[in-house]
Amino acid sequence: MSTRTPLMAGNWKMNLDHQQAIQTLQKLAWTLKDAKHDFSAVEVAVLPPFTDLRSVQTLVDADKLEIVYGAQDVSAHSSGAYTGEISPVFLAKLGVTYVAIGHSERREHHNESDALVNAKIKSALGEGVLPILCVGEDVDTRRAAAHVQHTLLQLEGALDGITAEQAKTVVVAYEPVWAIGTGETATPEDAQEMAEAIRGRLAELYDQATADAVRVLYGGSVKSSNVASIMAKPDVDGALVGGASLDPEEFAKIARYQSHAVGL
Ligand SMILES: O=C(CO)COP(=O)(O)O
Repeated sequence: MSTRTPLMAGNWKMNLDHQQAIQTLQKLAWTLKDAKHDFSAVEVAVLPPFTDLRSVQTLVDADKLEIVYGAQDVSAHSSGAYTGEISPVFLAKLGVTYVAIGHSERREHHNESDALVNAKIKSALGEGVLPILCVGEDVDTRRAAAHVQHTLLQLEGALDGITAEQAKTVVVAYEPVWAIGTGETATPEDAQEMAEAIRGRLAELYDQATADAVRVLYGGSVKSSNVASIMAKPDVDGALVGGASLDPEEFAKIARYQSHAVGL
């Protein structure tokens, strides 16, 4: 039995302004409270846009919510002449727990390299913000059956120079690009194949204890109707949810996958 606490993280991407963020988060919190959600059994996080974070912090603090929150990106630098960038120091000050790093949309639209992803991971860890490292292949790589090799290379590049103690705190999210926002979900077997390969490579890079500690999430068209079968796989420890996390009732159902899996 795994001792890893499952994590359901909602990546809002560039959706919901700070007022909408408050409404969405309140509704999510009420829905989970009504369902008596046990946050120690399944951790729930939201990753809103930067401009929402202060409002989210205020609500979480005022209502003592157990939902945690994170950012969608971070600068590789901690201060200086980097117009438009956001320092990990600022995120830590806002009570941010997680930060997504190397999302495929940033790799694609902002040309983020494995070296930059690596620098951002170090930057976040330096301020105690936990990276959700995103890796995964595009459709051509999958068709060429090079998806495992490709994804493990991204993993190794991102973790270059990271110690075992640091690596234990990193969350890895496997998000095949062809399954993001397409409605096409990888099968539970696809998710397990990659999660197992990621854990295997972590054991080679570090040791088994480190590999056993790291949570590996699946992302790509996760919904309440498919989450339970993905979560049934032994190496999958949660989901990084895009579109479905914008609907608080649907996202609460995803976080509560254990109850609807047994028909409650
Ligand atoms: O990119 C994703 C989460 O980071 C997945 O997005 P969708 O759930 O909308 O496919």
